[in-house]
Amino acid sequence: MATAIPMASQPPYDPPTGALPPIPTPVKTRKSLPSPNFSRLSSAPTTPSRSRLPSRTGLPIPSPSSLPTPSLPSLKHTPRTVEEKGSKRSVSISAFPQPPKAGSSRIGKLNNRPLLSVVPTSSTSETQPSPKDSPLPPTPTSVDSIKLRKLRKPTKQISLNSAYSNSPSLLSNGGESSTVPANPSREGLPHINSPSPSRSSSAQGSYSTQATTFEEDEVAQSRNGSSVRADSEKGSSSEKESKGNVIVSVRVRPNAAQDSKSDGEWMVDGRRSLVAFHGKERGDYFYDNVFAAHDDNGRVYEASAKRLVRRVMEGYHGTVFAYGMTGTGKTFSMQGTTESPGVIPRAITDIFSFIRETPHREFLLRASYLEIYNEEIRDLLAPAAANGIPPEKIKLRENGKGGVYATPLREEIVQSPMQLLRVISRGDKARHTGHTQYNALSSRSHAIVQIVVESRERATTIGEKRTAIGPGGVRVSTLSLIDLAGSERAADNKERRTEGAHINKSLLTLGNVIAKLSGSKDKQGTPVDADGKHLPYRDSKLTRLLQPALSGDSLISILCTIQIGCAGSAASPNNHTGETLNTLKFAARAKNNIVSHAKRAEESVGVGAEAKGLLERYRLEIESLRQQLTLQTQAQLEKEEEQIEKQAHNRHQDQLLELQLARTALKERIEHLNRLILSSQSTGVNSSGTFSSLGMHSTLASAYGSIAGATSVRSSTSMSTLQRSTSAASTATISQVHGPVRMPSSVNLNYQNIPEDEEVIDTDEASLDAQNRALRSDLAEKNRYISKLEQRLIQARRASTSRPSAAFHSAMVDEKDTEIAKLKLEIIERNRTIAGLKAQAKASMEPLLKIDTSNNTKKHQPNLSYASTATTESNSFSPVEISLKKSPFELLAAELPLTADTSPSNSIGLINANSKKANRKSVDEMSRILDEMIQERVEKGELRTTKNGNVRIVRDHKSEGHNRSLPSVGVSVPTPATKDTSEIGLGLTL
Ligand SMILES: Nc1ncnc2c1ncn2[C@@H]1O[C@H](COP(=O)(O)OP(=O)(O)OP(=O)(O)O)[C@@H](O)[C@H]1O
Repeated sequence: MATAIPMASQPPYDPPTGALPPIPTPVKTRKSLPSPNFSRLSSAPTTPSRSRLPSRTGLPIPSPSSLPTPSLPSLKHTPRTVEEKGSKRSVSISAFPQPPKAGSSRIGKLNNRPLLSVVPTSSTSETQPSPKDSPLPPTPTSVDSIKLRKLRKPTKQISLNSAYSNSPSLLSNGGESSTVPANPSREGLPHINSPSPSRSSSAQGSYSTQATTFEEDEVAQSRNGSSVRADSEKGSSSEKESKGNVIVSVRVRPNAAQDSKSDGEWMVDGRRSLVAFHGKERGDYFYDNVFAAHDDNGRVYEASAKRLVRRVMEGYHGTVFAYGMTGTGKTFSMQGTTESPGVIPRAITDIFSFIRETPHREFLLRASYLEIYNEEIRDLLAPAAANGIPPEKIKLRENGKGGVYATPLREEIVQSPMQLLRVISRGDKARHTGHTQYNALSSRSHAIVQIVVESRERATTIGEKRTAIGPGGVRVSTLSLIDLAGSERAADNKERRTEGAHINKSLLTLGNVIAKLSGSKDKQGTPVDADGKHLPYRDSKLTRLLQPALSGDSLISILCTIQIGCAGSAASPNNHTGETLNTLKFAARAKNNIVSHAKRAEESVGVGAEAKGLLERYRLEIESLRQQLTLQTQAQLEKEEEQIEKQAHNRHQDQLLELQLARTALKERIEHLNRLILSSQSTGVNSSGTFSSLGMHSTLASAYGSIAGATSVRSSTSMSTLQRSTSAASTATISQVHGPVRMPSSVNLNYQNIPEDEEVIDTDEASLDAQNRALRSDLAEKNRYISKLEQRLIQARRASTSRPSAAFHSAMVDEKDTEIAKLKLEIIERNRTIAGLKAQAKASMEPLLKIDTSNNTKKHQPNLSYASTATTESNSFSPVEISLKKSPFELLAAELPLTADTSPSNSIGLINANSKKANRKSVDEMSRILDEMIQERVEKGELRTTKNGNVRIVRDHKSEGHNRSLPSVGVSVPTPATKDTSEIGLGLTL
């Protein structure tokens, strides 16, 4: 993503060949200073005499002979090794400073105090401690006093400062706060009329001064008096303001060693923001801020950059750059150290503090970091740069509005101070540095950190819903924090020489541009110099990038670093006084010439691709994503509803299926019952006199009834009727039978007493067999039906387990259970019936089987009482007691009291899985007992088996007469193979 840096187009770069820009010429003696005159003040630079101009390179590269000799006194402040310096440069994130608090800034450490005469920097209510608190001596030394006394003469200083005093500016309080009055009783300076604190700097704790010397202004006044006066007379508030928008500060690096001779030539007065040189080219230099050696980074930031950073957050463009000779502390001031963070980390802190303190706006920050190394732009955040891979070449392009931007340039969106510091720290590592004669870790490139601040009025929150768009548009401002490479002399090393040449050339161009700045513009609006010529912005990439700031679109703070009186350093006075003076002159030109008309950036409301800020584009993206989300949510809801409907449909289907099953089951039951009824109805006497189906209990009862001449039993038409009839047959009817029975001679019983509408019971010997068969068949059918029902029920339960039809399901289950219970009850009843019938059959057959022709029949007339095997085994029906109180024939005739006990315990509680088995077993048991009995009789010769399997009674001649009327009983014993088919043939023949 490219960062747009608005710049006006400029003519192509040409190496400067013409005359060097004018610089202020210090007046050698103060005696020549005219009396103060406000109207004659001028901010324009004076035309220097050529003899005083620096070399053509602007920042003079001295001849090798002027280079410091190897025998330079060793620094007390020993230059650090590369590693040491590296650690200095990397600002520890953990040591990141908290937002500066009011009054936190203090004058620097005592041990860093310069050894030359220094007047402590004047204090402000915020930053300057009271003399009492100050670690510095409140008064200058006697030497200082002497020197200062010399300076008291030119009261013009006040005039100069007054020219811009009280000028509202963006970097002052701009009328927002009251000016801090000069302290008239400042110690050590009783006779000096203190410069009025400029509004531009008063709030920052320093006295703003006109960045030129009195001498220069004298000359300027003499040269351009009318124009200066005009400005003053106009009282041009815009001019004053524009001046106030540019802050120029000078910072003096602490000395490594004292050089009394050279130190004596310099005087630094922080309170008056004055640097005075009393050497050959003597002059007094006033700036907005002068930081003495003891001023720490906190103080520097507070005074020179803090307000600008705040303005950037409010929507102004801002540029802070450090300029100075190599090794004088540019990087130290911009980056600082862990213990003393510089401008960049402090600005970052303030940026995020501002965001925190501005809840009504929302912000988006993006950062880029580039360097200009040997006139090539390198992206320090590009991954390739960090890996040592040659990065993609970055070019400067102009946008339609005269802006210039570097492309392609990586920008990173940052959300926290830590993140931003990490980004910058990453760029620092990729930056070109190198060991030079004067700096162990010298910056070999100009480094520009650019922080783009987008802000917009925060959307209001209505209830819980946040409106999508805030009332205003997006405001975009840029903060450029620039650490320039230091001007230096030609180095021994070729690489360093090349680098130095590029550095010097670009710095010269910068100086040229600043020197030529006139504030004038041609017809096209392009800035031109006083002669109407285009400014040489294109002569270097640095000036091109700085063009918007230098053209006045931006607030500017220039921090010029110098080192004076330090033996053994790059700024050793013997060798670098000229360099230091040049830096001071550069600073003075910058203050005088740069005109800033910085305005708060417009809030732009772009749409779509036209959206200016990333914030707006993000907002649009958020909008579109929100819409997508809404659509997706809707789609999801619809899908869920569909699924719910589908589930409901499925449930409905299942319920229908269950209902269908239930209906089927009910139908089957009805059919079954109908079948039973039909079976019962269809049961009748066949031509051979055998039963074909159910109803034997009733028929049997009828038969008994017929035999006994008692009431007959009406055939049942339903199961209940059947049951009732069974009961009647077993208890009432049969028990009412009295008297000996004369057995008919034929197979068929006597039907004469049976009413026409009643079934006729065939009492031949096959009747019991038929009844048994029919019952077993019926039982088997019923069991099948039950298992079928159970199976379906299980299936239905499984199918409906996952569906929320619990109520229906449980109702179904209950219904089914009730049905099963009913059926089982029926089975029980049926079993009882069977048992009763079997017992009856047994009882009726027993006398026949026990006929002892040789003995008295009384011998075989025990009271027979037994419980059905089935009863004991399955407990599914009651024991049936059969008492044989009379002879079998009599019993058969009617005297057999047959009772079928139906215990109430034989109810649902008796339902169990063994019922079917038990039923079958009981029949089998009965058959087995019968078989055994028959077999016993056969063995005894009392019975004989016929060819067709029937058993006949062997008539004994002795008892023939006695038992003449006894019928022969033929029992067809079921073979194992035919057992399951219930083919128990029971024939009774007389
Ligand atoms: N105000 C200061 N207080 C203490 N030490 C300082 C100060 N200014 C600079 N130094 C030290 O001086 C040395 C050189 O400083 P620095 O690297 O910042 O200079 P520079 O102007 O950036 O040089 P170059 O242009 O070569 O990069 C460093 O070791 C730094 O710690």
